[in-house]
This record gives sequence, structure tokens and C-alpha cells, in this order.
Amino acid sequence: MTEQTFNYFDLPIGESPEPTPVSEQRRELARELLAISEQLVRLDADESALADYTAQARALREQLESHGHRSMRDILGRLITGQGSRQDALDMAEFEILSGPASPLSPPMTLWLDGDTVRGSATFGRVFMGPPGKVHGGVLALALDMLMAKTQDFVTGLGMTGTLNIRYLAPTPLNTEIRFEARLNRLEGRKLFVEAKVFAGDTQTVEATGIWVSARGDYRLRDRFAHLAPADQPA
Ligand SMILES: CCCCCCCCCCCCCCCC(=O)SCCNC(=O)CCNC(=O)[C@H](O)C(C)(C)COP(=O)(O)OP(=O)(O)OC[C@H]1O[C@@H](n2cnc3c(N)ncnc32)[C@H](O)[C@@H]1OP(=O)(O)O
Repeated sequence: MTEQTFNYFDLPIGESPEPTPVSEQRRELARELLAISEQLVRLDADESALADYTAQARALREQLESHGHRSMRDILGRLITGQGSRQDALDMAEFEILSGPASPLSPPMTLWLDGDTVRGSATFGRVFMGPPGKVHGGVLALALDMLMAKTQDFVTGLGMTGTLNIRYLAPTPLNTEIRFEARLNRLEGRKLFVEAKVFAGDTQTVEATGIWVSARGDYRLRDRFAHLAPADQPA
């Protein structure tokens, strides 16, 4: 059977292909490392125990360093020509900060399309704390950036965050499932206007608007999302 190949511009934002055995293991490792980070916050251990843990962590880091890293340049080179392997596509997605399941800096936050809405979900532990017991506002800004960027799945074109406006309405609790939703507001040439909300239970805690700017060429709605164009704006 021929191996499936992947194109960079067709990869859904913030979602990974089916994991390879290597990726399954990377994810498990990342979950352990995040769990360790959670344990370290205000860990009530004595100096000698901490010195012992430091030596163990240093030994693990040295072992990890002996492997090197798959080349981003080579991976991108293959993906941009549509010749990326599943592992290449996984390497692009699964280390994304906050959403990548193989990143120890991710709760992880999951992102998916639900009709015309981008949805997200995450439970933030104590490493993500800002005010006591609450999620850091900067972490929510990052989460919104990841979420709102995924509205680019509705269009052709890919760009960077140009502007992000955030209004914090109420504190967002730690250790609680937090729900996110984003919608495309409108397209204007190279600009994509996006709005988003964050909820803890029934309480909306954050609202945001943002503008994404396409790296090259105007954004255009993909055929299956043509209905998102306002009546006075062609797809
Ligand atoms: C190898 C293959 C690569 C393929 C392609 C990759 C693409 C990318 C991948 C993304 C990978 C993940 C990304 C993670 C999310 C980040 O973390 S993104 C990082 C945070 N954002 C940044 O660093 C962006 C920094 N800013 C910039 O690089 C440049 O200012 C920008 C945004 C690219 C725009 O520069 P520019 O291309 O020179 O655009 P410019 O001609 O000035 O303006 C074009 C239009 O956009 C408007 N505009 C410009 N800047 C802004 C702004 N900041 N806000 C609002 N509107 C703006 C202008 O007013 C103008 O509007 P019109 O006059 O046409 O109505």
C-alpha cells in the first residue's frame, strides 16, 4: 500500500494526524513531563530530596540530548511540496504550544471544527496559574491565539496574528474544563476578522476579537464554507 502524503497548506490548524507509535510515545513522555512540572509547583520537599531530583532530571536531559532533532527545514521542504510523511505532519502539529499533545507546555488544549464554529477545550493545572486558583491572562491570550488562528481552516491562505484584542470579563478557574469558541467575522483582502469567547461552565470569562494577515495573497473562503460570506461580499 502507498504511504499517504501530506501538504503543508492542507493541514488542519491545531489538529494532528493519527499518531505513529513514535508519536504515541512522545505524547506519553510529554504527559509525564507536564505532570512533573505540576508536582514542582510549591513542592514541599527538603533540600536533599530536591538535589536528588535535580540529578535525576539532569541525567535524563543528557540522555535526551544524545538523540538530536528531526530537521524542521527538511520537514517543511517535504510538506510544502506535498511530499510530507505522516511523521512530518505530526512533527508540525503535535509540538504546538498549548495544543500539541506531545508538548509538555500543553494541557493539552483540543481544537476542532464544529460546523461554522471553531471549538476548543482545555483544563489548566497549577503551572498555568496567574491569580491564585485562576488561569493566567497571558495563557488565555495564547489559547485564544491558537483557537482563533484555526478559523483559517475556513479559507485558503495562511498568515500570522496581526492584532488580538482581549477583554477579561471574569476570572477563569484552574482545574476546570474551559470551553472556547471562535467564528469568522469577515474577510477583507489579506485580512481575516475573527471573534471568540471563553467559558467556564455557563459563565463567559473572556471575549476577544482579532485580525489575521495572510502571508501571501488574499484570503478566500474554501468552497465548502462559501456560505460564510456576507450577502454583500463574494466568496
Ligand atoms: C514556508 C512556508 C510559509 C508559508 C506561510 C506561513 C505563514 C505563517 C504560518 C503561521 C505559523 C503559526 C503562527 C503562530 C501564531 C503566531 O505566533 S504569529 C506571531 C505574532 N505575529 C507576528 O509576529 C506578526 C508580525 N507582523 C508582521 O510580520 C507583519 O506586520 C505582517 C502581519 C505580516 C503584515 O505585514 P505586511 O505583509 O507587510 O502587510 P502590509 O502590507 O503592511 O498590510 C497588509 C494589510 O494588513 C493590514 N495589517 C498589517 N499589519 C496588521 C496588523 N498587525 N494588524 C491588523 N492589520 C494589519 C494592513 O493595514 C493592510 O491592510 P489593507 O491596507 O490591505 O486594508
